[in-house]
Amino acid sequence: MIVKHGMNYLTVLNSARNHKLAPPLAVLRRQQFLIRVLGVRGENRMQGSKFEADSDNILRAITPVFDPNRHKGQAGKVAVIGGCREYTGAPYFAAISALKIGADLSHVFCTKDAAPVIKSYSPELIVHPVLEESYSVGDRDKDHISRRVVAEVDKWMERFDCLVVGPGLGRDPFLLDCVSEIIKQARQSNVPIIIDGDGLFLVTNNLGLVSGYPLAILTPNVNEYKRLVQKVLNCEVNDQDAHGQLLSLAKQIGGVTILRKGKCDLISDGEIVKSVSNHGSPRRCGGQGDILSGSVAVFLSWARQLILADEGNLIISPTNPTMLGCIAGSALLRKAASLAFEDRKRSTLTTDIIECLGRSLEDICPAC
Ligand SMILES: NC(=O)C1=CN([C@@H]2O[C@H](COP(=O)(O)OP(=O)(O)OC[C@H]3O[C@@H](n4cnc5c(N)ncnc54)[C@H](O)[C@@H]3O)[C@@H](O)[C@H]2O)[C@@H](O)CC1
Ligand SMILES: Nc1ncnc2c1ncn2[C@@H]1O[C@H](COP(=O)(O)OP(=O)(O)OP(=O)(O)O)[C@@H](O)[C@H]1O
Ligand SMILES: [Mg+2]
Repeated sequence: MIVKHGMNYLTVLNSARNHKLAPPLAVLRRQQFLIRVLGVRGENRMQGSKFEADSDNILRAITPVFDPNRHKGQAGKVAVIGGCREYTGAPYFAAISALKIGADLSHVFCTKDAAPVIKSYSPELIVHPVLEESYSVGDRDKDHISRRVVAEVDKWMERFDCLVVGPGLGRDPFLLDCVSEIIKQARQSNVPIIIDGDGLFLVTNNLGLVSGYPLAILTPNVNEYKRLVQKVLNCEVNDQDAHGQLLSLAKQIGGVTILRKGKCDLISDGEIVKSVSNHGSPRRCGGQGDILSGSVAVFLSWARQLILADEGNLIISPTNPTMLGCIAGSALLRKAASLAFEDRKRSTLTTDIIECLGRSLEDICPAC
């Protein structure tokens, strides 16, 4: 059987069924591949829909132009809270992505074990070995160590344009208690917070940490979204009404912004829903969500700066900086993943995608 471009899923299937002679294994596998490809293309209805965000124009509008009068720090200072014994890659991916996109300074607050490892990946990152896990803290010391950890992060807090909480954080109960206090301090200082990875595990079990904070963004993957829906809406994920369910979830958590990651990224602040479905990569290697959280941090900072400076004269839509940050971060990550895949195919890794971030932004929004 010859599969021609334009044949739909059913035609291909029926034609395969009607074939009298069993095709050899290689032909079968090729047919299955084409069915999958045609199927995916057919399903990609979101692109071009009224929900699709105008991501290229948003990227152009919020990315700052270079200005010789600007000083270090004005293009963004972000901090990642994450990195423990198990995970050192995730906080590195988030923090380095922020720099590669154009932030001036990127900090990582992690455990003592993770710090030398993260530092050795890159001299560009400012790494603070301040977090503690239960195994290194005696019961009697917990109170004062917790106060010390929170104070160490808090003394930097005012300097940050955005915090990313959770990539590679782990689930140690003592460490998560300290991070809860850090989230409360960030809220008091009005610092935007992106909650990802194990930060979502923490927040899903303590919704009060983010509830009602409009500068909070949650970036759940498929598992994290399922747990959030079960906890908040007390039901299962409903893909028939994905937009409606996301909208109610964001509304129910008091107007936080949620970026639901998947084949197409869906974003809602409880008022509107937008989708980003530009072509990404079929590779699902770990770490792409970490790039996303670091990217969203930078674009959110830029959008917020622009909105504060423009005093409401912004002509892009939506106008909520958290929505703009999510749309820009998602569109850029997907474009970078697509470029990396063109080049590396099956061997595409997260580090390859990070290397494509700069080129992807340059294609849409040239530096000069
Ligand atoms: N190179 C790295 O260092 C990477 C680290 N990552 C980090 O890995 C951590 C986990 O992220 P995933 O995306 O894998 O998270 P998921 O929640 O998607 O899955 C984690 C695993 O934990 C299991 N799990 C689910 N609920 C659980 C619960 N209540 N208690 C214990 N285990 C549970 C799941 O079955 C799954 O096997 C995050 O901190 C994330 O940032 C990832 O970002 C991938 C890359
Ligand atoms: N099926 C898919 N097709 C295309 N892109 C996808 C698909 N699933 C996820 N993505 C993209 O990959 C990005 C990361 O999503 P993913 O679900 O892998 O996050 P994650 O599990 O948190 O990643 P990490 O391994 O970093 O923790 C999302 O922004 C999304 O655009
Ligand atoms: Mg993740």
